[in-house]
Amino acid sequence: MQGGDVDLTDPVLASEAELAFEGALRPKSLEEFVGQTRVRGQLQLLLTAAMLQQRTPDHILLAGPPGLGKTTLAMIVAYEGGRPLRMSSGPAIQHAGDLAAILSSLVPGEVLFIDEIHRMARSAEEMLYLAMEDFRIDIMVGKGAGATSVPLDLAPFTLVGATTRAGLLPNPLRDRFGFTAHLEFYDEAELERVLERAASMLGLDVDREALAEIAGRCRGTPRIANRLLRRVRDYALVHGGRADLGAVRAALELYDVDPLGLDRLDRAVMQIILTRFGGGPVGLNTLAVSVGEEAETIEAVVEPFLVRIGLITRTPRGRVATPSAWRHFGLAERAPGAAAALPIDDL
Ligand SMILES: Nc1ncnc2c1ncn2[C@@H]1O[C@H](COP(=O)(O)OP(=O)(O)OP(=O)(O)O)[C@@H](O)[C@H]1O
Repeated sequence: MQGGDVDLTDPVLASEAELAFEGALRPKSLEEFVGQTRVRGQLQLLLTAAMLQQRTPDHILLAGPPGLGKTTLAMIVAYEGGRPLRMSSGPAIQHAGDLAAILSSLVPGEVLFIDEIHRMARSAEEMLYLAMEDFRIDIMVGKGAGATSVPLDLAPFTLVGATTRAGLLPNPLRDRFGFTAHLEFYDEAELERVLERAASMLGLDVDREALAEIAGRCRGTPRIANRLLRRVRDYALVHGGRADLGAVRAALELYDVDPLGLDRLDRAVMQIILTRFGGGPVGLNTLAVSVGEEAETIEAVVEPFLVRIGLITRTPRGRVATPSAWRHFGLAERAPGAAAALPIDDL
């Protein structure tokens, strides 16, 4: 890849500097939060109703691909209600005791954000059921025959869970959220507004066509839009020019961002489907093994975007490339049935 190993379109990976930059650009209120109109309206209602009734808002589950604003919305839930916020993540909660320590130290009305909640330990998940429903947990004291369970009352809190894989959450956990928001990829007009806001916060003078070009090449994802904007700013700075369309095109070419904004993994998946499997169908596990990635990443990060931009479709027999995919990669489409008969190992 050109531009070293930097993959600007990877919606998950972020360096320390990028995390700090993201933090600075995060909208602090629902009003500042661009797009996701439906979810914003639903959240606004839920928060206002809770405020009028002077109670903690219901638990909220935010589902969707990385970089679409789940962490930002969790912070907004806390800011809008003037509530303290505690942040944790599924992988950090590997024992029920980890969760008990967090829950027992929450102050009344606190918002507890658990990112990647689908990766929490099963024993902790079970503790969470009771905590969410009754603001209570049972703590086991002692071992063996003498073990007893001691109930512990918790301060009322609002859990905000985020997941890229809502389908992996057990039903009893999913059912305990009062509201589930499914975040969608952003359209280009919304991304232009995200970029406009970021450019003005950075004090950067960018042409409208330049913003439109970035908006069309950022995988429908605000995190990537802001990251590309930063590289364009660098390009303009180093070359002593304006952040115009020319600078955007040159910077994105340097960092190997293609006209659709596909990243390294998107392209690897497409190449496998098109060239090794003659356009598909290809099962999920075969794809994952072929590109050396976890099936979960392919399903939660890569596939939703490729489906959304019409490069693949999901069929009962596996993933199939569309005519646009053949065109985008400059390949001649194979006639139906021309592909070798391939084992469909999974779907
Ligand atoms: N609707 C939005 N309006 C403006 N900026 C946004 C919006 N959504 C996200 N962003 C920007 O994108 C960055 C990434 O958002 P955020 O961290 O909330 O995504 P996420 O869905 O939590 O990602 P992950 O699943 O990887 O944790 C934020 O720093 C923020 O600046």
